Amino acid sequence: MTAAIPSIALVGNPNAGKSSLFNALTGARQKIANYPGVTVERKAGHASFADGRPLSLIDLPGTYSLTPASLDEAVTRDVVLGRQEGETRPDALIVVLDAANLDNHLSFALELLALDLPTVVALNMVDLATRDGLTLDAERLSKELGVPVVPTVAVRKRGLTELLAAVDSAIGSYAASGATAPAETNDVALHQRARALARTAIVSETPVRRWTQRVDNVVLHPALGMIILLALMFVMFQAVYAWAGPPADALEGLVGTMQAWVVDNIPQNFLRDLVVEGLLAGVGAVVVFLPQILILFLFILLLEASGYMTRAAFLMDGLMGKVGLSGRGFIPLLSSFACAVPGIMATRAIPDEKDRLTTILIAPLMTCSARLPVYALIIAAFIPNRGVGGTGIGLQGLVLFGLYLAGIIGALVVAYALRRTVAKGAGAGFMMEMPRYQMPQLRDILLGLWQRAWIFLRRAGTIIAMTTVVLWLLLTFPQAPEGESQVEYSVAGRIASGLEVVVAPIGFNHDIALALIPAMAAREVAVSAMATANAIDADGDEDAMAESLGERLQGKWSLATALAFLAWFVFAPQCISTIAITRRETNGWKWPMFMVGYLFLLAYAAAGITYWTAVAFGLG
Ligand SMILES: Nc1nc2c(ncn2[C@@H]2O[C@H](COP(=O)(O)OP(=O)(O)OP(=O)(O)O)[C@@H](O)[C@H]2O)c(=O)[nH]1
Ligand SMILES: [Mg+2]
Repeated sequence: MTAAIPSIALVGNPNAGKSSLFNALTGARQKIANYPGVTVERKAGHASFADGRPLSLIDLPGTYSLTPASLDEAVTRDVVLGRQEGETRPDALIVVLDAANLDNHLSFALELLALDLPTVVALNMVDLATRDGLTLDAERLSKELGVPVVPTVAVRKRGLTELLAAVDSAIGSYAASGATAPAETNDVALHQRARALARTAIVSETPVRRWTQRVDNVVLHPALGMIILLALMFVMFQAVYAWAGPPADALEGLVGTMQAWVVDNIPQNFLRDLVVEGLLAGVGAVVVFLPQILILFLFILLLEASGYMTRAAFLMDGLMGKVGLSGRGFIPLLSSFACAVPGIMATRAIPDEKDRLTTILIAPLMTCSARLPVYALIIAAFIPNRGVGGTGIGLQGLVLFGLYLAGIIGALVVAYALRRTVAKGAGAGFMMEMPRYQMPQLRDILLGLWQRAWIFLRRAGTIIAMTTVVLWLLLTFPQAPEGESQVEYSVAGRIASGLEVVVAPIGFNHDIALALIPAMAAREVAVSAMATANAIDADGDEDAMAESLGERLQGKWSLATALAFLAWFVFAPQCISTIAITRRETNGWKWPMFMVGYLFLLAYAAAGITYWTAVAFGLG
């Protein structure tokens, strides 16, 4: 068989650098086709030994073991065993290992070595290992494995000549032992051997790397890592409630003092009402949520700066792949927790069009920080501030966590549906380089918090204030005759009464109907709108003025209505900026309209189901 051109297969774990080696060795001399009957790509190419004799190379898909869990893996196994239709068994294997990830990659290498084919190990990515403070002894590893081990840096074409020379001599000196099938292997034993081997191969390792590796083993574990991620999110939402109390009360007090000062010092006129009922009541009701927003971002900034966020992305990659999204969507979706607008802009990093479209369409389901004031208001008013079953876990934080989670789960379900219908296509994984763990710098965190605070306050001072003023005007005119409710009699009130007919079936009242349309300008406006309407309602009534917005809503709404309103806002049709950016990024009105439509239907259904269920449980 060696009379013909020897055929050599590149095998190894995903992301070991097989394709990079393949490209470096073959250059442009490659041919891409499919394996017969399956959609798995077959990449083959030509290269030559130092003396000019040709060889043919096959680049196989990344695999964790010879026990196939996917089509890719089945093809890899069949090729190396010589069972793949239309493919002769390779004359030799190049097993590609990521030097920085030896214990994981050696397990598969051990399985491949049991195959009894001439084999050479490419110890790839030694540059990254060196950077991370890891020194390896290729000689010692070679002795332990019984095959040549050649250090390589595929992307810099380093070690290629040595690799081919080793392959050449491995084929030449090879004497078959007669074994044809892989030795029966026990997973645990295999992994233990791989770890022992990795330890022998490591000459020195900086303590930082050893420590990082240990933390990563836990944090990136598919089950344990997911539990840690959920636990961190959980603690974050608990903190939003546990810590925000005093500063939020102080802000609320400040707004109240300002209102009282204006009322006491300026005679009643149109402008004074505008300031007290519109600006101070409306915008003030939103500004009091600043502490909660800052606590949320404090966590996000800490997780980012410490190097954890990339790990979270890595963990989510698998889950996202299952619903047909690529891991590249993680960062855009994560930024959508701040605001969907930058999130949607960040989707430009996703190369596949359909994949990108899906990510854009689900970005509004990530709970943006503008929704936090709405959630926080309703939760504070309707969810009792107590622990759950004596565990010390706050019920309010738990509900907030649940709302964020509902958005995420909704997004995954919608993505799954879209990828099978209007945005058909397969998911693709991606490679991430893990940053080092770091102690977050106080300065960076403070700067980040300051930026978030500034963005929030600027919104409050511009779009939220403007919308609130317009709404105040629409709520003030025409003047209601004595004995009639000003809010209901006004222009805005009449529009709300019309809308109420549509939303009454899902438990929404006049307050909510009034808030829904202006909230399209910015979601926080739902809060300022209700605050303004209540301030106008309370006009002159000292007791009513003294009550907080939450207390007023408590007296007027049923729990079922409050819950339905929360459910609505998980899916709520987006703000105008989101629609505009979607139009720009998708070049037309088709997708933004689709997005508004599907989110509206989801929100309506979610609110309705929540309401009817709550009523059935006697909470109406
Ligand atoms: N620094 C460094 N990066 C490398 C090296 N080899 C590969 N890479 C990078 O590692 C990533 C994965 O390389 P690929 O060649 O696609 O890995 P693969 O083994 O073909 O991966 P799958 O086909 O998914 O199994 C790419 O981003 C490469 O640029 C190396 O020696 N050094
Ligand atoms: Mg590849």
